[in-house]
Amino acid sequence: MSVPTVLERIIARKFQEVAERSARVSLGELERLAKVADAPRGFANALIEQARRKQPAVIAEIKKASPSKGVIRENFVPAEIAVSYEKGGATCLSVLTDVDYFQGADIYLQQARAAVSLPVIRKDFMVDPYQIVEARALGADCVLLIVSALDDVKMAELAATAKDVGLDVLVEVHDGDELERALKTLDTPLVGVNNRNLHTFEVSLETTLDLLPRIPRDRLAITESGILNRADVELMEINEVYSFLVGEAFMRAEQPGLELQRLFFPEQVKKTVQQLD
Ligand SMILES: O=P(O)(O)OC[C@@H](O)[C@@H](O)c1c[nH]c2ccccc12
Repeated sequence: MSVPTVLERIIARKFQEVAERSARVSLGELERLAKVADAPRGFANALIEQARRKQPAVIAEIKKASPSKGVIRENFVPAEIAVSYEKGGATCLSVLTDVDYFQGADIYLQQARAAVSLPVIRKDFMVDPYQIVEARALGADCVLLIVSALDDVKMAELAATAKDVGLDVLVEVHDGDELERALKTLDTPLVGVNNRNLHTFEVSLETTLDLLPRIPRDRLAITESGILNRADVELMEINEVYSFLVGEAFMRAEQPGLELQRLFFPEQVKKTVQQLD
């Protein structure tokens, strides 16, 4: 047996977490809560509309720490970060809810979403329909399905549950085989290409550029991870990628929303500064 990767350890822990949580709150109770939760805000539509106008459609991530980087941001107030992102021009938010590896929390999602009017994705490792219903009960508008952590049957089952409770799905791939599986198994328009390999943590923007020709035009390609500066954004835009999922670059800035504006809407930063003169 080889040494388990971080992704494998996270997934093993998720199965335990589902067992613990479902002993405390039954699936039936969660289904009741999901029905009375605030209506979904249209995560997929917001991104598609923005990208159709060839404007950057940015999913701005709220993430305190990660297994590859440790603590990324000390001053961590999710509601404040969410407001900053909304002012900076984010289209959607992503909130990490994984506790053990990302120092996230369910309540961070609720606090962030309550502070703004943007749609929010629950960023976590989904292995069981319980977590999908839980996401909607928390108020999430979308869930992430990571192909490298799921077989096709499980992937289809989780997507069907998402549809039942009114959640959009962002499917995440990292190579050609995963892309092929995602396209044949799911009909979601949102296809994320993670530039970070979740087994080795290696990051390369070439991952997106390599897979791009194989993503059909009726799906929205979203480049995820490792977008750090203007050159990275321009490289994607030249290749007609207008949708982005960005965390670390914003989280390391004192004002995350201002950094979003600097990276994606530099013209507007100049205007704001001129107005202050
Ligand atoms: O902080 P970055 O490099 O901008 O990356 C954001 C996001 O893509 C990354 O957090 C992520 C992508 N897929 C994931 C799956 C699980 C946890 C985290 C992720």
